[in-house]
Amino acid sequence: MGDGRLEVDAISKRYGDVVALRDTTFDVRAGELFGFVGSNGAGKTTTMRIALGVLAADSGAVRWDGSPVTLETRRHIGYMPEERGLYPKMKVGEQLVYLARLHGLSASAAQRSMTDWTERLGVATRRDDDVQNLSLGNQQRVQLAAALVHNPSILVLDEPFSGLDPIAVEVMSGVLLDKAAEGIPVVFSSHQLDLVERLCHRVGIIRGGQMVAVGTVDELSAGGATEMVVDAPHAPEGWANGLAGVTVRRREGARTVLELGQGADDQAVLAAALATGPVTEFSRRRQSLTELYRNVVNQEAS
Ligand SMILES: Nc1ncnc2c1ncn2[C@@H]1O[C@H](COP(=O)(O)OP(=O)(O)OP(=O)(O)O)[C@@H](O)[C@H]1O
Repeated sequence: MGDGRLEVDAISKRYGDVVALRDTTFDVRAGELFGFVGSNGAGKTTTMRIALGVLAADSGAVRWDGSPVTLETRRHIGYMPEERGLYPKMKVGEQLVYLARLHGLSASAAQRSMTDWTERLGVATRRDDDVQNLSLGNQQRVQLAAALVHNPSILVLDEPFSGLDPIAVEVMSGVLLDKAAEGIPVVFSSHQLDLVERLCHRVGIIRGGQMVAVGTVDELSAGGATEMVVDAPHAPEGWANGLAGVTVRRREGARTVLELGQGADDQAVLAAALATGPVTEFSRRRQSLTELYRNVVNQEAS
């Protein structure tokens, strides 16, 4: 209670015969950047809409700071919808000031916040342009400004990185990390798993409307297979064959990537590598989020 967390507690949602969400549960802690990943149609947008309160769940609850999300709480949420929601024929600056005022900022505070965010997000020179005349990437920067302009206490962003150029990705990443560092919960969905892995404190993987994994990438990869990378430049093909519990996964140039199963002895692997000559690298490799994700999706297929 009173810890600033956003809690999604066992929410379920059907659209007619389609079960979009089944008992989906996770929380986003204050000060945390949480990445929400899953296949197309897995239920990310539905979850975010319910968290925001624009869509009602059939069952379950969404709480912020220990209390149910209400109309009043919604004023404190910065939301970036997937379908985007700007008025195409309104000027960027006017629109942001209008949105900030809608969320309760005074005229001068709204003006100041609009000025700050358009500068920070690199669209200050476009303040007097109609939104429809901006490139898609710049429209997205303005959309982020719209989510931030009222100093939200929670950020919920649906695919904020899609279609952004590399510089805009860096700007967006910096802003999200800063907002989390200020102590608010920040959740965003994305299909860019390397970016999610790099940025997020924790991730949630949703599959078929159910949250199937939640945690840090380290935690999620803990139960998986251990991979070892060995760089032994003079080692002949097949040098690791026959080592107990060891499977050769692939060669990457002079490196060999091994999977160590139950009972495998990493020191025996090192000794075998040294027997071929010098060893310039011998390291464990954690599973990446992309590999974890692939495993989860493959489980679905099988
Ligand atoms: N308004 C709607 N009416 C009927 N079915 C819907 C509606 N909105 C979503 N669905 C269905 O609910 C499921 C979850 O959709 P949702 O948009 O939440 O997925 P998503 O994870 O955001 O997908 P994507 O990565 O493609 O954006 C899908 O099967 C989708 O077809």
